[in-house]
Amino acid sequence: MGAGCSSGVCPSRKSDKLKNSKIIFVVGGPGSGKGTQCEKIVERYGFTHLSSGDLLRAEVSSGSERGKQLAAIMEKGELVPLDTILNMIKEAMIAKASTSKGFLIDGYPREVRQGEEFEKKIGAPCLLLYIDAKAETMLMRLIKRGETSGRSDDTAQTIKNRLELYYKATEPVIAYYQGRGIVRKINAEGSVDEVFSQVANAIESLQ
Ligand SMILES: Nc1ncnc2c1ncn2[C@@H]1O[C@H](COP(=O)(O)OP(=O)(O)OP(=O)(O)O)[C@@H](O)[C@H]1O
Ligand SMILES: Nc1nc2c(ncn2[C@@H]2O[C@H](COP(=O)(O)O)[C@@H](O)[C@H]2O)c(=O)[nH]1
Ligand SMILES: [Mg+2]
Repeated sequence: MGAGCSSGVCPSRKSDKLKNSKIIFVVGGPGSGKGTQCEKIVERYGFTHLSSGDLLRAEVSSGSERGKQLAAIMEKGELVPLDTILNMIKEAMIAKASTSKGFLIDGYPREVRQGEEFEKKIGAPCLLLYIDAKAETMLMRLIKRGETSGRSDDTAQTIKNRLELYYKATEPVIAYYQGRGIVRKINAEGSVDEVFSQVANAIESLQ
């Protein structure tokens, strides 16, 4: 175990446990349907679904001091510190590595440097599913979800902040990976099943 790796997960070094893992990034705006599609992918293909947002919400729910700091950032729709979310994802991947058929990384990266750091410390994705929906569709879906989700970021103002951040910071991620030819753009305007049919085609093109 290297210096400063008290938790057994060394943030700065690639883990041998992850070196052969199949990694799929699932990227799209807030409310585009990333989580919904990931659940259907898990059901059909058995991959391991890791949502960066869900990992962060679990930390918030734990009541930890770090969770309190994260909550303040998330309810404004801002991005949390890169190392925080990257280490959380890495730890979660290592914990599942021995039994996983592959990882769906849902909602990460949100900016190009996050992708670069992920590849330095974990590995490269083989596919990026770009879940593409119109802003008004995402807004409508999140307002509706907010009626029951209890999520502090499903409010009109925070949704607006998240959409602005998505177009500013996350859309460049798509262009970055398009250069590698691993992006499959999914039209997320239709029904859940219509969207999933495109997702399934993209995944089966890997096999
Ligand atoms: N194709 C679809 N048609 C209609 N509603 C959808 C569709 N996909 C997802 N939804 C609904 O839209 C809301 C947002 O979906 P989901 O939580 O999957 O989005 P997300 O991209 O993970 O959002 P976030 O980034 O905020 O976590 C949910 O209430 C979900 O039921
Ligand atoms: N800096 C980053 N912040 C992230 C990332 N993924 C999530 N978040 C924060 O959590 C909320 C909710 O995320 P969601 O995927 O459930 O919508 C988001 O608004 C950010 O505050 C990430 O990869 N990097
Ligand atoms: Mg989600």
